[in-house]
Amino acid sequence: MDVLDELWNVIKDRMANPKEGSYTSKLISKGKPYVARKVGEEAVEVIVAALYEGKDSLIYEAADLLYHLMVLLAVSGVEWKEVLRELEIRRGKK
Ligand SMILES: N=c1c2ncn([C@@H]3O[C@H](COP(=O)(O)OP(=O)(O)OP(=O)(O)O)[C@@H](O)[C@H]3O)c2ncn1[C@@H]1O[C@H](COP(=O)(O)O)[C@@H](O)[C@H]1O
Repeated sequence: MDVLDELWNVIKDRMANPKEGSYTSKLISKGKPYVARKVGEEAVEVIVAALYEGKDSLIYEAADLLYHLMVLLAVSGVEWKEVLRELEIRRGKK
């Protein structure tokens, strides 16, 4: 299992079993609009890092964006494997 699959499982577990002190549980409890806004903020931070900061900053911000995007997918009822399937379909088109 790769790190994204493991992260997905943790996010789904935090949804099913909210945990005290968990950032993911706190994020989920704030609702989809809040999570969506966080994705937007993290995307902007990725853009700023790519254009004005170094590679290390871009890696850090990209990880933040991926994490928040996965939480948004989870609270929207989308399964990670459905996103992977869409990518597989696109690969098959080329
Ligand atoms: N990958 C992540 C991850 N990436 C980023 N973050 C958190 O995302 C937040 C982003 O920082 P910001 O400054 O934007 O947000 P903030 O000011 O802390 O919080 P807000 O009030 O703005 O929401 C930080 O608090 C990070 O700790 C993450 N928190 C958790 N994970 C993964 O989720 C797992 C479970 O974590 P918990 O849910 O905390 O147990 C961890 O083991 C990690 O694998």
